[in-house]
Amino acid sequence: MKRDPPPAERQAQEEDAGEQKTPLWIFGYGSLVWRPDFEFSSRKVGFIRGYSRRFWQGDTFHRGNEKMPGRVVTLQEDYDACTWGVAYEVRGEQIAASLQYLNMREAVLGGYDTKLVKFHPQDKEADEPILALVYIATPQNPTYLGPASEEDIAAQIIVSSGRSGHNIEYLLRLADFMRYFCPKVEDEHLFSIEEALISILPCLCQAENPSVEV
Ligand SMILES: N[C@@H](CCC(=O)N[C@@H](CS)C(=O)NCC(=O)O)C(=O)O
Repeated sequence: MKRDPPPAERQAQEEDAGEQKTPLWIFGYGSLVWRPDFEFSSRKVGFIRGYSRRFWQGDTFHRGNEKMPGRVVTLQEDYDACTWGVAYEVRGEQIAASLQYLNMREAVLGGYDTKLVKFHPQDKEADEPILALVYIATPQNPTYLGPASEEDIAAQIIVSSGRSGHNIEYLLRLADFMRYFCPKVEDEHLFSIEEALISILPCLCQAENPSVEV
């Protein structure tokens, strides 16, 4: 009778056959919550601890240009804070494809580095915390802008657009995601920028239905 191969050999065989059983999870908290643009096997809404989401990263490609950089989000270490977003599960060939795509979109074009964090699915009864990869723009990256008043951030967003679209879309889609998928979560920084933007452009009232599908 044929003997089953030992676990290591079986794992190697599965990997060779591209049937990698070990998934990779990628946590998104900005444009990735509404525009992942890579193939994934599943996704979960949830949060990471110890970070605040801040519109402190400049963007000279996707939502701005060299002369007028846009403002996109990064994560600021903040012991008591949580940042909500979406974690995407990638398996097998999806792993290399998603990392190759995100390296260009986030690292090369966006100035983001990678870090491993503990992701907490919102359905904590059903799901254990998961180790996930996250892209963070640190103050050392060349397009980092740092803190500004919510009014000044809103004014910069209003006049910025880039290859992926207007900076206003970036803000409103993120605000829509939080409003509709994390309705109980306070995000003063995000919603005060949205409020400042709407006070400058009253026509940008909240959409009737979410512009974000998760
Ligand atoms: N890393 C954050 C932020 C990602 C982000 O917004 N990055 C910009 C790069 S500067 C981007 O991908 N923009 C694409 C777009 O604006 O549609 C996330 O996980 O969502």
